[in-house]
Amino acid sequence: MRRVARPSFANHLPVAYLQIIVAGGAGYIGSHLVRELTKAGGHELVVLDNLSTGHTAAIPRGVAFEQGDIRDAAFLEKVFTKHKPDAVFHFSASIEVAASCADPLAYYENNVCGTVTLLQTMQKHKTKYFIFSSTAALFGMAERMPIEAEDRTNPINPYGETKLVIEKLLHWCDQAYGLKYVCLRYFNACGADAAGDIGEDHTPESHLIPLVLQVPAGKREKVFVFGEDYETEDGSCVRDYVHVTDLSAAHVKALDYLAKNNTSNRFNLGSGKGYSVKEIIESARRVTGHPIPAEIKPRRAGDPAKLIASSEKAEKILGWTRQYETIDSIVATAWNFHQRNPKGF
Ligand SMILES: NC(=O)c1ccc[n+]([C@@H]2O[C@H](COP(=O)([O-])OP(=O)(O)OC[C@H]3O[C@@H](n4cnc5c(N)ncnc54)[C@H](O)[C@@H]3O)[C@@H](O)[C@H]2O)c1
Ligand SMILES: O=c1ccn([C@@H]2O[C@H](COP(=O)(O)OP(=O)(O)O[C@H]3O[C@H](CO)[C@H](O)[C@H](O)[C@H]3O)[C@@H](O)[C@H]2O)c(=O)[nH]1
Repeated sequence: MRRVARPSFANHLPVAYLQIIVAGGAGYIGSHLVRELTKAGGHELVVLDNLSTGHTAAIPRGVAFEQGDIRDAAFLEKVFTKHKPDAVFHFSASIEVAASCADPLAYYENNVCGTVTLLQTMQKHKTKYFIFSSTAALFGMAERMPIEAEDRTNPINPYGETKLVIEKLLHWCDQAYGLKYVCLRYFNACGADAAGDIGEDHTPESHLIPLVLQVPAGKREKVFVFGEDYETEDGSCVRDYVHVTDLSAAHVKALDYLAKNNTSNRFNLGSGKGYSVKEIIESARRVTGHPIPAEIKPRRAGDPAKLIASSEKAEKILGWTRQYETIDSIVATAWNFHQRNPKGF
C-alpha cells in the first residue's frame, strides 16, 4: 500500500494524521474526550497529567501516558521532543469556583502560569493547534440569557478570570506567532459515558450532581442548597447542565474546524436550558427513587445567580448537536456510573 507523505506545517493538516496531546486527559472531561478520540481512531494520542485530581484508571489501555506537570518546562520539553504534537487539548486546570475565591494565587499559578508554560513549549515546537477548556464563569452576572459567545465577559470569581486571561493571551499568540486555537466555554459539564466505566470522581467532590447522588449511594445523609435568596424562580442558582459526551463531540469538531479552516474561534457549549439547584435535586429523586433530603445553606462565594448558554454559534459553525437533551437522561448516566463504581476509580 502506498504510504501518504505527512504534510508540512505550511499546509492544513488532514485530520487523520494528527499527533495529539491531551493535557488533563486523566480527568473527568479529558478522559471522555480520550474515549471519543480512541473510538474514532486515526490519531496518535498522548495523555499528559500530574494526577492531582485525575486517575490513571480513566486512561484507556494502549494510550500513551506521561505523568508530570504543565508548570514544569523541562518535563514539557521532554514530552514535546518525544511526541512532536500537532495539536494540544488543554484540560489541565484547577476548577472550583469557591476554592478559587479562597486561594486566588494557587488558581493563577496553575491556570495562568501553567498554561503560559504550555504555550511557550508549543511555540518553541511550532505546535499548530490548541483547544482550550474555557468556561461559562467568564460571563459573571451576564446581562442577558441565553449568553451568546460574543457577549461581554466579566468574571466575578478568580477561577473565571484565570480563564479569561488565557483567552486574551491566545488572541495575542495568534497575532504574534500564528497559533490557531479554539476556546470552548463549557457551561456545567455533567453525566458519564453510556458504558458507565468512566465518570466524575473528585475527592473531595464539590459539584452538584455527584454530591446529590452521594445521598442515594449511601455516602451522605443530605445535600445542601447554597442560597435560596437569588433572583431566580425558586431562589436557588440556575445553571445549564451539558452532557460530557456531547462536550467531547464538540472537541472533535473543534479540531476538525482548525484543521480545515486554520482560523481561531470561540464557542459557548451548553444545552440552552437552565435548571435550579432544587430542580436538579428533584431530577435525582425521579431517577434514583430516593427521597434525597436537602437543607438550605447560605450562598457559596463566587456564584452568579444564573448561567444559560446559547450554543447557536457552535451549532452553526461546528455543526455541533447534542444527544442528551433531558436533565433526567443526563442524571441517569451519572447515576449509572456511581452505581457501577461505588468506590470511584
Ligand atoms: N467540570 C465543569 O463543569 C467545567 C466547566 C467549564 C470548564 N471546565 C474546565 O474543563 C477542564 C477539565 O475539567 P474537569 O471537570 O475534567 O476537571 P478535572 O479536575 O477532573 O480534570 C483536570 C485534570 O487536569 C489535571 N491537572 C490539573 N492541574 C494540572 C497540572 N498543573 N499539570 C498537569 N495536569 C494537571 C488533573 O490531574 C486532572 O486530571 C478544566 O480546565 C476546567 O476548568 C470544567
Ligand atoms: O453541594 C452543593 C454544590 C453546589 N451547589 C450549587 O450548585 C450550582 C452548581 O455548582 P457546581 O459546583 O456543580 O458548579 P459551578 O457552577 O460552580 O461550576 C462548574 O461550572 C462552571 C461553569 O459554569 C465552571 O467552569 C466550573 O469549573 C465548574 O466547576 C451552584 O449554584 C452551587 O452553589 C449547591 O447548592 N450545593
